[in-house]
Amino acid sequence: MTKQTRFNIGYAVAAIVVVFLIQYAVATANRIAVIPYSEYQQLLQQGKVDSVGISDRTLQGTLKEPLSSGQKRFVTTRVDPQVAQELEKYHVRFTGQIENTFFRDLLSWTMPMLLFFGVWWYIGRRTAGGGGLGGGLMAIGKSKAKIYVQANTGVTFADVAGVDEAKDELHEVVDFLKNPTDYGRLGGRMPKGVLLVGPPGTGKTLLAKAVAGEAKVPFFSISGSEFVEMFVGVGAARVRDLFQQAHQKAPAIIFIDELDALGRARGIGPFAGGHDEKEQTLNQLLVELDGFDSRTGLVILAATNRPEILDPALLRAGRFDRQVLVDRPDKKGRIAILDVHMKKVRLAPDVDPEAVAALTPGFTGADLANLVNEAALLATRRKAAAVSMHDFNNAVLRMVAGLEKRNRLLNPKEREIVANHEMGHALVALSLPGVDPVHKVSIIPRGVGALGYTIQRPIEDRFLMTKEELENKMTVLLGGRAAELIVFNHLSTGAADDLRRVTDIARSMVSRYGMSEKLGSVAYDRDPGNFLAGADRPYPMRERDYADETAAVVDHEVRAIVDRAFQRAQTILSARRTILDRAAKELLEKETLEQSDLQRLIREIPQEGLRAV
Ligand SMILES: Nc1ncnc2c1ncn2[C@@H]1O[C@H](COP(=O)(O)OP(=O)(O)OP(=O)(O)O)[C@@H](O)[C@H]1O
Ligand SMILES: [Zn+2]
Repeated sequence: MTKQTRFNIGYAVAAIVVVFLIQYAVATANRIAVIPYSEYQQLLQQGKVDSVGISDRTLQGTLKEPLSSGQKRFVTTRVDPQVAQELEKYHVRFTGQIENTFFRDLLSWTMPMLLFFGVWWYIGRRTAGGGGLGGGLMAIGKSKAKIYVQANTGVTFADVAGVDEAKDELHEVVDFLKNPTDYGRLGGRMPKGVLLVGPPGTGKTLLAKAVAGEAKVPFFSISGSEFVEMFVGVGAARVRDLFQQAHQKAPAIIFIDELDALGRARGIGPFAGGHDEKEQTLNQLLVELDGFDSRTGLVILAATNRPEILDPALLRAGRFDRQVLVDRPDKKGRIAILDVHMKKVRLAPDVDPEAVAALTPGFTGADLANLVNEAALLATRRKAAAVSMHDFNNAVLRMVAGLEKRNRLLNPKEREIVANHEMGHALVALSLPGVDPVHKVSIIPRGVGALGYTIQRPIEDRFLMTKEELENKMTVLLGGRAAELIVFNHLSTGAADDLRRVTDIARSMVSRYGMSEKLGSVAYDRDPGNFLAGADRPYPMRERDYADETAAVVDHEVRAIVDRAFQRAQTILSARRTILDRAAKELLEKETLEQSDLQRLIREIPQEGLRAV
């Protein structure tokens, strides 16, 4: 049985004892002698008993003369069921008596009820924490147990480090919450829903709390997985409840963690039975999102690490239409995060945050917080006065094994390849006219599968692209692979996605845009598609309606276009080999390079025979 029921039985026993003691006290006060049955029998045999009242469990009577203790009345426990016959035998007058069974009746009624509620409460409490299956047992309708409210989170932006871009974007939300009624006056668009996107442990929850802490508003939080209920309608009720509670405390922040658990695109997922419930919950969330006036000062923050599976309805204007990227920190970011957490432990003078950051590429904020903890534990174990660099080194060794298993860390050789690959993209982009400028290069893994990334920001919206621009785009995409080939003289699997995109563009050029001389201005692929967007998308699977010989020529032309672009990328990179090496080294060191870093690198090194391109 559960601890809770044992508890209740304990209470019941105590209650019975108390009732008995009260009866005893009352009896004494009334000058009734409480005597053992044997003594009663003796008195009976001696003929001293005058009259007796019989009830289920006791015999109460009067004596012909007082006991030595002075009482004339007595009570004893009824032991013998044949009392009456016995009484008759000794010629004692007797009557049946209605015992006052009030306490006993009360107990016999309340005990099972107490037990029942005890067990119910206990189960309810246990499942409330675990979510999932039985979570709604107690929570049907009202769900206060599951909504966590903090009047003041006590977290500020100073506690969140290494995510400066995200902080900048959230400053606006803080400003808004500080003065919601005035905010819209000057035409500022009021934030309503903000989606924090990033891998686990990068500080999304912490950021949300910091927004609440900075604005000094209450923080309501709930996890998407907790909405998923067994009973239809419970999740929806919970959403309604959450918004209702938050409204009463507005301005306030509602934080929904794991939004993907709830907001998964409808019609996906193996549990067909759960659809109704999930859909209802999601619909309710959409209703609530649309239904409030942002002037009240309610802001919904949500976190997810899989934005791509979210129901598009959630991302529409007026809902979660702002996305804030919370990425894994680069080296500079890690130093800042380590500074935050190292403040909490006593450090030996030899500890250098920069050296620790250099040892921990790929670590998230949560990993780094763990690392500081682990190092402190190691120091405690060796009874040291302070945490030293030695402890940090050991802690890194312990953690890296675990993290590598989770497939998130690259080994040094892989990092070098990724650094050269990404610099290859960036450098080709910097060298070609009319290509979108490079905004940022990074070797921090992002999303699923990407080991590094190069971000190009278009200067203007484009609706048309020329043949030359498409060729340049392909050349940039092949720059990664070309760099790998030039620097390491081997190929790796890291370029698979680049190759797919290049092939798509080349195939579209040949079969849709009529850009191949051999095949002329014929649209072999008659799917009109979406003109430019299609260039980046997987080639649509459709039936071919031209001759086999034509198909062979198409394939041949595609191949020729890709080869030419690859050749070009190689030429550019070979010509700028010195910059490539220098930049890759710097990227490896800093993990991210901004536009300004890249421009400096290019300026520092004289243009080597660029005319060749
Ligand atoms: N950028 C950061 N600066 C300082 N500490 C951080 C940072 N990121 C994470 N941490 C530490 O890691 C802990 C866990 O982070 P948090 O729960 O906010 O991550 P999360 O992104 O919400 O992860 P999940 O998606 O798994 O919920 C924080 O309480 C904090 O101690
Ligand atoms: Zn690439």
